[in-house]
Amino acid sequence: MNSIAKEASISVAVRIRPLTPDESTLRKIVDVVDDRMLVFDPHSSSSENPRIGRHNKRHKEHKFIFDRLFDEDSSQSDIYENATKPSIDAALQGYNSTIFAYGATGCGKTFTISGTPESPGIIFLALKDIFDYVSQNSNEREISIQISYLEIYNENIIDLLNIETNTKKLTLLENENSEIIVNNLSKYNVSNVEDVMDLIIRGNYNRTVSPTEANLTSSRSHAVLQVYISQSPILNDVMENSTKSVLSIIDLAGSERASATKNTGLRLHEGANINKSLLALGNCINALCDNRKNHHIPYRNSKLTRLLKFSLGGNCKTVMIVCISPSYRHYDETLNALKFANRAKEIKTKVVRNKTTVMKHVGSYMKIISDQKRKIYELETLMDVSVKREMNTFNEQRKNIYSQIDIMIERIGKNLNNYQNVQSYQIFNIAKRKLLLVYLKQFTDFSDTLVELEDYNQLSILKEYLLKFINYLKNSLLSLNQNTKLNDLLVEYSESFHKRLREIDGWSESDDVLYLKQLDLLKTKMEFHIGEESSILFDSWFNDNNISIDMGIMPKTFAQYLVIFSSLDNLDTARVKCEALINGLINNIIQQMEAIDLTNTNGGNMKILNNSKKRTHNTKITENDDEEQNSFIRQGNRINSINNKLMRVNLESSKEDESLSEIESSLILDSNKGVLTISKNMTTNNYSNPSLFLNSESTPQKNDVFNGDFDISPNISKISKEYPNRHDISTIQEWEESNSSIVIRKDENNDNGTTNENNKIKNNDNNMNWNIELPEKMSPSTSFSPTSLHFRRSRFRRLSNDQKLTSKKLIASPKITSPHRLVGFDSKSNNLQFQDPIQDNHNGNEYGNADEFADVMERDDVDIEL
Ligand SMILES: Nc1ncnc2c1ncn2[C@@H]1O[C@H](COP(=O)(O)OP(=O)(O)OP(=O)(O)O)[C@@H](O)[C@H]1O
Repeated sequence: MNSIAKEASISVAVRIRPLTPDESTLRKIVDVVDDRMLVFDPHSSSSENPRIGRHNKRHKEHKFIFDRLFDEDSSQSDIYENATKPSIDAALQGYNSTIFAYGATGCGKTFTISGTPESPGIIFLALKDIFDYVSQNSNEREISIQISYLEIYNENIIDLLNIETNTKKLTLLENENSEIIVNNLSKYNVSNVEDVMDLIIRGNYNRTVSPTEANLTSSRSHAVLQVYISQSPILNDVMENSTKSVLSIIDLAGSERASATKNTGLRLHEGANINKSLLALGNCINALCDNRKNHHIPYRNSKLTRLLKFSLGGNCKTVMIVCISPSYRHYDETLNALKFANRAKEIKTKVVRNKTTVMKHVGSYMKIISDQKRKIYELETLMDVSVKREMNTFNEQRKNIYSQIDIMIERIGKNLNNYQNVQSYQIFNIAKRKLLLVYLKQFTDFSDTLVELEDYNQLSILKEYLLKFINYLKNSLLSLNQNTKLNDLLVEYSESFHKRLREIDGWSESDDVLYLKQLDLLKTKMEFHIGEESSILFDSWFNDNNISIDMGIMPKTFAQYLVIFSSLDNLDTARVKCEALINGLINNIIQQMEAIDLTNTNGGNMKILNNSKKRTHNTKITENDDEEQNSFIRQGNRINSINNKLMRVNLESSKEDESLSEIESSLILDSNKGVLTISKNMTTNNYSNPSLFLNSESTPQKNDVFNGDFDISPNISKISKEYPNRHDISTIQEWEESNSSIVIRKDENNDNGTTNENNKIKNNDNNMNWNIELPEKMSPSTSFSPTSLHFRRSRFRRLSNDQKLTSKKLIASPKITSPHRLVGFDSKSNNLQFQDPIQDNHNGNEYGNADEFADVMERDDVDIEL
């Protein structure tokens, strides 16, 4: 024990309670001079308050000076703050402290110590401060607060918090640390004022209280509340002292004489015992005031003095609050109490802070170490938990990021797959490019062969014609510029998804890298797919007998025939034959390319199917064999019919797979009035007659304005069932436009080979045409979707104003499998013409000849993108 003892005095405060109503007529016997001095029975008071009754004694003025004096108007907090607070602070600093209230019955001891719910006393106010201190210091110190509550009644100790405990077991002991211990007394851990007050109420309920004449709820016992405060530093500074202290708050029983309370029997016995312990208290105080050394202090004369041994004469800061009544009725008790208090002032105590140092208490040191270890373990566990939590969060974040990247990449892939036509376009372009190169090579070689035949003047026109065609092939090649649309789409999607990904919690720069790598992978996969598909497509074309074998063989045989023809006597005949041969050949190529452009199947499976019987090529050349010559001409015609066969096959395949007919095409027309003509074959049995439908909630009427979708369907009943809002408009004679709508007219003027009344459509045999006419003042946002069996979700859009007003732009998807293929563009009527190629009756006549076709193809205003 580190004992730096300080000498201190018992602090004595006197509190005067207010007069009670029944005392109002009695003389006041105390006069408060200031906050320390009191005059008992002052002379001046005798005239104002005449003596009455038997208390007619001659008064004598006494002056007392105390550490603090509180008059009738003093509040509970005045007492607490000024008389007792220093003792509480001392207890929190490790000093034992005792506060006790002394005084005659009914003078305010219980009021001062316990108070009332409205006006709580020292116990409540002290404990509140203690717990405030605990919460303010809990980071640095481990502070535990326990309480016990006992009473000494008739020299017996009663555990007020455990009334069952046999009083005989509650014995007083003094331990080696000079502390008074009550054996078997229950102690309760408390963590807030409410806990304490609950226990106090419980204890007070058990208190021995009986009415006396002086006080209806007179306390017949001494009540002792003890607060055990132990504190140790939390932090590793083990050299810092731990402290233990006890704060005792004692409500003594009334100090009146036994006679004053008119008690008899039990009450008298109580009074005797009360007075015995109070007498003993007085004797102890007297002895303590005696300056003689080593004289005996009779603590052992009563339980109360034994309990208060160190509060009075030892290691304790002690405050005595003497409660007095100002009324003449308590003349003697008040005088005695004041004299008692005055003596107590003289008592000197030796106050020692109860600190425990490491050096002296190795056991405590070990405890500190184990406490610290426990704390470290707890902290480590806590850290572990938080690190684990962090790790989990991190892992979750990573998992989320990776899966989000995967999802986004997959979505980009899916989105790009939605642009089948763009992909197909690229696939198709590459294959077509290769094919064109092959043709070019073939024809250039062939043209070179002709050089050898230069002597034959009559062939010069043909050669010129051939060169013109080679030129056409070259131009076609040039127009097949690299398509970057897929790449543009990829960039567009990847940027917008990247932006979204960056908003994910935990996204870092390394994730950017990962994402971009994944994108590269996706791009490579796509490029590989496109390359592979275009190779397959090219192979299918190249290996197709109808195309490549003929193309590969023709130039050679053709040259040989030219030689034969040129050697004929009749040059005119030779020229006609040569012309027919070349014409047939070029027409074939053009038509094949046309067929490729408009009839390849969807996506990566773009194979030109051929159901035609395998043809055998007759390459045997016999001079003057008309049959042979005719066979070449027939061969030309036969090749002409390839398209039709291809078309038929495609039609069949589209019937097998409904999705094949779900194709997209976009028709973009400028604001100039134009007509889209969709030809309808009335004769073929391969599919039902297409009909025109409107998508409209209400049935369209004549002169209705329509801005919505419309379809041309092969199967009315099926479509009607599936799409109840589609209306067959074929019965509507004329569906007039307003300025901002579309005019759809049923063309009934179906005479073969004639034009309709608007001169806009060139009709063919067996065809019935629908005109879809754009109004003059179509707004830029006006759009509608004509859909045929094979052209679904087509769109008309107006071009921007700076584009040629007379131009029309057709963008057809390479996925088109329609037998309705673009067959021409009528520049006079501004018509785009679609024709069913199943009919064999046009044989390319739509174009007239390659020149005308080339003319059409090379027009700026007809742009066919495939
Ligand atoms: N300062 C005060 N202000 C107002 N009322 C008071 C004051 N002091 C005491 N009283 C009232 O006087 C009455 C008696 O007080 P209290 O019970 O505290 O006396 P006591 O000294 O504890 O008596 P006992 O020794 O018999 O227990 C109570 O009704 C109490 O409310």
